Amino acid sequence: MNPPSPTTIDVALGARSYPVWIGRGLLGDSARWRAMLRGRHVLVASNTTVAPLYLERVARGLDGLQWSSFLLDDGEAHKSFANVERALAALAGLGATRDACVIALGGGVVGDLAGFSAACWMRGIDFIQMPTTLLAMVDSSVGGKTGVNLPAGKNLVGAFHQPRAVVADIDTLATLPDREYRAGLAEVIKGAAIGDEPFFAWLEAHAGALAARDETAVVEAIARKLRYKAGVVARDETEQGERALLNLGHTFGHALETAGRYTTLLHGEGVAVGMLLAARLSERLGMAGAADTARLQRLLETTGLPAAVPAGFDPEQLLALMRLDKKNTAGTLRLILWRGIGRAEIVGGVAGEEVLAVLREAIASA
Ligand SMILES: NC(=O)c1ccc[n+]([C@@H]2O[C@H](COP(=O)([O-])OP(=O)(O)OC[C@H]3O[C@@H](n4cnc5c(N)ncnc54)[C@H](O)[C@@H]3O)[C@@H](O)[C@H]2O)c1
Ligand SMILES: O=C(O)C(=O)C[C@@H](O)[C@H](O)[C@H](O)COP(=O)(O)O
Ligand SMILES: [Zn+2]
Repeated sequence: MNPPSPTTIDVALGARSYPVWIGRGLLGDSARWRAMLRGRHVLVASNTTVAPLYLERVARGLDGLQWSSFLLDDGEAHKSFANVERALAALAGLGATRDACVIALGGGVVGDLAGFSAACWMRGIDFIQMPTTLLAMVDSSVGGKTGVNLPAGKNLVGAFHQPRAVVADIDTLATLPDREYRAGLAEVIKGAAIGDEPFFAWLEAHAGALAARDETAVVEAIARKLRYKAGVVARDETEQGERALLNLGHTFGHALETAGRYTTLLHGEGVAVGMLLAARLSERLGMAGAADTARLQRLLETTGLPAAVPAGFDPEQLLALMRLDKKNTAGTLRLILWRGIGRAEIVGGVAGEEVLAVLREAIASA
């Protein structure tokens, strides 16, 4: 029997356009994704948690090819330069030629590192994203931002390198822990908060169904978020303008992740708290009203996401980390703020004192 047709979204980038397939049984539907392979060499990058669960399903589709696997230890701390070098050594060990393909099977950590390794090997080979977390399905697998962290900060090294296809098999979500699932919802809420108020209202109405992982609601949430993101990426692939909006909550969030040494907050949790801090800063600067902040806070809390800065953070250290964010220009802070739900804006020249005031208030009430 043929597997059911997946929901398909196209990322329109001319000759580099690619499909995102969302549905059940897609890892096993190798006829679909194998058509994307150009050569005979495949490196499947994954991690020590995901590989025992799902590598076999992918491996069945690689019959007759020369392939090997490369496994990261689990966790954000392993999204490192040292591991890119190990991935490149694995490609060398495979004898990978320019028509080789890297398959990223896992969450955003695997996807970002595997994509960056593909961008580096022989100055760029194909890669296919097979996201297995909700966060990777709704965000990191699409758009071509690849890279790794440095001790100095998140994602400071990387490349824009688009995948050939994205295979989002929602069956894999069955084993995803609840905390990770909720972290993925933060990036869904982010998309709505930036530029789609009707979607935000839909999320408010379907928060219960999403918490219960109702399949119809989950697929609709993934597809709506991705249609929005794919549109932004198609208009501004390399973040010369509009794409920076997708960073709502990230200047604060990345600083919180880094300061917490990647053990306090998951990426999606940092984004949740960061969006709320951005909303409060918007209020402080007279851009938005308190009612929108309250609505965002309610949705985050209903979804089970953190809406407060955990204890123990230092505002000055967070501001110092925020000063190394890639959106900044010539010594000035550039943040994504909003005028209300669905109306995010890029704001340059934000005074450090204003940011500190918001951070101090949030940390004092922690
Ligand atoms: N490139 C982008 O545009 C982009 C966008 C958003 C986030 N990111 C990056 O993505 C990363 C976060 O991604 P993430 O939230 O997927 O984290 P992750 O990759 O660390 O995965 C989360 C956890 O879930 C486990 N896991 C993955 N799939 C599973 C499954 N099906 N069943 C059971 N366990 C599973 C992983 O082993 C890990 O422990 C961050 O590094 C962030 O910076 C990148
Ligand atoms: O796709 C984008 O553009 C994003 O900003 C998506 C973010 O959710 C994601 O976390 C991304 O990795 C952040 O990138 P960075 O440019 O802030 O490093
Ligand atoms: Zn993000």
